[in-house]
Amino acid sequence: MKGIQDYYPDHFAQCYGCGRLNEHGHQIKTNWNGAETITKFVPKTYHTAIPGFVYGGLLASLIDCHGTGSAALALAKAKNIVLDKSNAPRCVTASLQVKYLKPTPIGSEIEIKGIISEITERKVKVSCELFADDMLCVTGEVIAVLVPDNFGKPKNANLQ
Ligand SMILES: CCCCCCCCCCCC(=O)SCCNC(=O)CCNC(=O)[C@H](O)C(C)(C)COP(=O)(O)OP(=O)(O)OC[C@H]1O[C@@H](n2cnc3c(N)ncnc32)[C@H](O)[C@@H]1OP(=O)(O)O
Repeated sequence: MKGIQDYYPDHFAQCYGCGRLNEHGHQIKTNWNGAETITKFVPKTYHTAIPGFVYGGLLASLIDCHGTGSAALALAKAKNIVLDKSNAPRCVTASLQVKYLKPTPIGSEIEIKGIISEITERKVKVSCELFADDMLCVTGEVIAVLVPDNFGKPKNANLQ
């Protein structure tokens, strides 16, 4: 299934967490699910923290990219952008806060919900809840900021 990440232009599609062009990355897909957003991911055994449980850094990474993806979806909706080809708003993480409530069991599908708690012209706050085996294991808050198309490109890129 496609997600907002499939509408990022190629030079924003290399992200380790969500870039569709990063063959080594997680390639998560973020979509609307009613008024909330959703993504799903199945950790591999090499994502282990201690046997039977998922490494927390991976969970933070999934929340990070689900947060920025949710922010892009919310900004597209607010600005009446019909997603088509490479026209998704591009957001980067300004802040990421994660709380590990319970160890996250490995071996089943993880589901992350996103709730848009604040949205302005450039900034979106997303509250995330991560479930495994229907158990709330991790919560997170992402502050994502809209960036221009040339974000991260060298200033003299056009001269080369
Ligand atoms: C890498 C390419 C990937 C591109 C690929 C995209 C795919 C997804 C990316 C995945 C997620 C990542 O890993 S992204 C990589 C990790 N993140 C980064 O490297 C970002 C580094 N930081 C920056 O470049 C900058 O600090 C920005 C763009 C985030 C913000 O700078 P700015 O553009 O000058 O904006 P600024 O005016 O300061 O802030 C805008 C609004 O956000 C608020 N704000 C800013 N920082 C914070 C903060 N830490 N905590 C709370 N709030 C904050 C401000 O108060 C303001 O709110 P108000 O006054 O308007 O209310």
